[in-house]
Amino acid sequence: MTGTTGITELLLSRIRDVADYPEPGVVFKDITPLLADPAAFTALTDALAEVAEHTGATKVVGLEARGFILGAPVALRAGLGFIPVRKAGKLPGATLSQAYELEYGSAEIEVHAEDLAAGDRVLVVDDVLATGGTAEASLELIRRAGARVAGLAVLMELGFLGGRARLEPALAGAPLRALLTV
Ligand SMILES: O=P(O)(O)OC[C@H]1O[C@H](OP(=O)(O)OP(=O)(O)O)[C@H](O)[C@@H]1O
Ligand SMILES: Nc1ncnc2[nH]cnc12
Repeated sequence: MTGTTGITELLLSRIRDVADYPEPGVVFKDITPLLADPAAFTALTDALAEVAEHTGATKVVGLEARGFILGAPVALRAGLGFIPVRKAGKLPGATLSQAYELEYGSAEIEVHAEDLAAGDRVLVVDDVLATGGTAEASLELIRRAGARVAGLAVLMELGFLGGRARLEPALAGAPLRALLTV
């Protein structure tokens, strides 16, 4: 079994910094080495599934695209349904939409309105929390769908961008768990 220090070091060692991507001044946190290592990916999935269990979540929302890669196995491991929040124009049914800005641009995300309902407690899973724009938009979508936010769980928080403080009102007391903070 991997201890807390062990998993922190393992995960950190599998995330690659790419300078000036996708634009000058941004240090991109590339998780592809982590995904390619089954031991690290399993440890990450287990840790996030434990968060899902602690929050009492009934559903897991993953944020396109990297949040899908992490969120789907977490949902299965926790025995919960997985709900995709997609970039605009990709879901075929009736959707709720929310525009937002992130560290390097702006976008719009959507969820199928029928996928969330009153009584659902939703854990949002993503890889990186940067400015918090993406996560904030997803929390807004969950509330507009009538569901409750159980929490937000990310692999890595970029603390210097202030996402945690920005998300306080939207989280409304629900926990924000980051496995790593830089
Ligand atoms: O906290 P923020 O400033 O909003 O940034 C964080 C978001 O940015 C990245 O997604 P991106 O939109 O680049 O999409 P991708 O997963 O498809 O690469 C990342 O996966 C988070 O979802
Ligand atoms: N610096 C960063 N690295 C990876 N994903 C991000 N999403 C927003 N900022 C990011």
